Amino acid sequence: MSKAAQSTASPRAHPYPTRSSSRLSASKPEPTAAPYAKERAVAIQAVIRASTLCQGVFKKLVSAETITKKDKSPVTVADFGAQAVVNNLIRAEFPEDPIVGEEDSKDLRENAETREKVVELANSVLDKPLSSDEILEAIDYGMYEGGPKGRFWTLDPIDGTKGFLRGEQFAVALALVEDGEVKVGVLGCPNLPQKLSDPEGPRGTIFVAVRGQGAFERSLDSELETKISVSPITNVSETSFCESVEAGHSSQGEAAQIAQLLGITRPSVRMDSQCKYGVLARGDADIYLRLPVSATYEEKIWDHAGGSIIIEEAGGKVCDIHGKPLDFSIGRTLRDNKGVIASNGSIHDAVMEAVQKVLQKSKEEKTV
Ligand SMILES: Nc1ncnc2c1ncn2[C@@H]1O[C@H](COP(=O)(O)OS(=O)(=O)O)[C@@H](OP(=O)(O)O)[C@H]1O
Ligand SMILES: [Mg+2]
Ligand SMILES: [Mg+2]
Ligand SMILES: [Mg+2]
Repeated sequence: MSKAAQSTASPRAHPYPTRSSSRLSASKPEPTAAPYAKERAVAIQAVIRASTLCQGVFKKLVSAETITKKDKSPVTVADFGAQAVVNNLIRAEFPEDPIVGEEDSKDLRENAETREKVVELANSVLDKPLSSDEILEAIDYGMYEGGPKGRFWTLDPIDGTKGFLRGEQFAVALALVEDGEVKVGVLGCPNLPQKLSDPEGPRGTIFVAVRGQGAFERSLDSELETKISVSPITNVSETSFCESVEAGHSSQGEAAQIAQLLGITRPSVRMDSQCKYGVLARGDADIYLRLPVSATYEEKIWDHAGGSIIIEEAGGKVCDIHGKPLDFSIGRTLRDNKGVIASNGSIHDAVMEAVQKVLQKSKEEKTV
């Protein structure tokens, strides 16, 4: 962890009017409110509700409450419940906005026991209880296809489900995309230590950013926000990586070669989910590499929308392995991008140069 980086986050009250209740009461923004003030406030409250649901389930899941999806990845009652809750709250406040959500209700419709558990969980954090059919419908409200025009939300109800199942890091990730550009991002990280240097200390944090308005961090139960910034490090050999836990999601061998080329000796911070973006945005690490493992995998927009705006608003840079900006305007996936490279910005060019060298070498070795 970069010590210099830790000192950059100075507690600062956020310029938005704050609300004393955790109830969703953001339908009337102040006349002088900043752009996207209502979206920001509603998104935070929706993420808090979903994070509360997840916290209640955390470490208590039994295998009957986990389903293996067609692509072999896991989904739990908490993923479904959190998607129902966020979709319901966003739709109530922004009825015109469609949602691109990770989950759908198909598996639940075939499994009454799991479905009823999801209904119970979702209703435990909603003010007005929903019927079983209404919960299924709320989940499927996330089936929008995305695209270049107008606005939509994108939701990963639990990003890092594998981390969630291990009792480690996961994030509730919500973002607003308008005309292809991410405008608002909120990451709820219920299990993330508020200080990475103090893993036994308080946990649970929310990262939030609005385009052009900076990035902030707050706890789940206090409205006090702290402005965050990426690390100020310019000497790349002093930096550290934040990496995926799952070897199948990013090439760890190539990441090690890039680290060597850059002279990096600090150990990587390994964690699941978009918490990695938050950790980078507050200066606890300096580089996030997501190097493609498979030639065919398309990254999903909900896996990166929230995290990427938080990095950019904290002063960092995000692009793919070819240096292209992430393109959120072409549907549910980032099919025109390959992998993701994020950094504190000042070392971005050096990182990209090393990435190109290592990936080129790998390509040559594969063709021999
Ligand atoms: N092959 C492959 N390559 C890249 N990414 C993939 C792949 N398979 C799955 N996924 C997506 O990875 C999401 C979790 O990413 P993480 O950064 O948390 O990965 S890791 O768990 O830390 O290894 C995970 O998000 P969730 O399903 O929300 O957990 C998936 O969308
Ligand atoms: Mg998943
Ligand atoms: Mg995900
Ligand atoms: Mg998910």
